[in-house]
Amino acid sequence: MPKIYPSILAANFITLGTEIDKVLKNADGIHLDIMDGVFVPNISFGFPIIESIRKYTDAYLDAHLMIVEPDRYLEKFAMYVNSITVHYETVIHLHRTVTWIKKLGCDAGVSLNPHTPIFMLEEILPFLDKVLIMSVNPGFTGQQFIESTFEKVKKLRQLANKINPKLDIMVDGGVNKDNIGKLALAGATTFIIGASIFHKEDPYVEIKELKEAAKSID
Ligand SMILES: O=C(CO)[C@H](O)[C@H](O)COP(=O)(O)O
Repeated sequence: MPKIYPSILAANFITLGTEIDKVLKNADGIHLDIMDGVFVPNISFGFPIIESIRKYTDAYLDAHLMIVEPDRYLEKFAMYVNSITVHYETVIHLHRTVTWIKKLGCDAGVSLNPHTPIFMLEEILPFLDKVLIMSVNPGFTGQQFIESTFEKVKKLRQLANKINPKLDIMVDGGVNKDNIGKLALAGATTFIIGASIFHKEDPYVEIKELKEAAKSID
């Protein structure tokens, strides 16, 4: 069953509670894009918003840290979220970081920028709950999906089948009804979607249709 985590980066922050209500009827969790203006050329939001969301809902909160030195903030994130994903490109001692995230009681993920090859994950893969494949250069909502992602997801699924078959393969950036089926067929299991949910008239219906599209290519 494909999972969808709407990315609130594309939501209206003035009415964030209502936006979350609209998507949670059909979504499997909420994706939080944390950007520091250093690792990515954009700044998003931080702990005051995350804490408010945690108080508002007990939904699965999936944090994607697009920040340098993520280790400095792991304990604080773990107070509010269910899952922490760090970028491969930002962490020197990845095994230590991943082990720490698990010890803090969260699911642990690693994200790859579009230019980072799958084989870099070979040694860390058995320790991960999820891998987040960026299908755009991280930093902004509403960008064009990078087509080579299909092949990358396939490669990861082949590797995961051998060493971590339960791995959740997530794809993030430019995912829509035209590409979600092919991504699912390639082996993706969770889809992070911002613009194609929050920029539409009825996010509830959109998620339902996206899930149907993900299941339509078998
Ligand atoms: O990580 C992200 C950006 O770095 C966002 O989750 C992503 O951009 C959402 O993409 P879209 O709005 O195109 O669905």
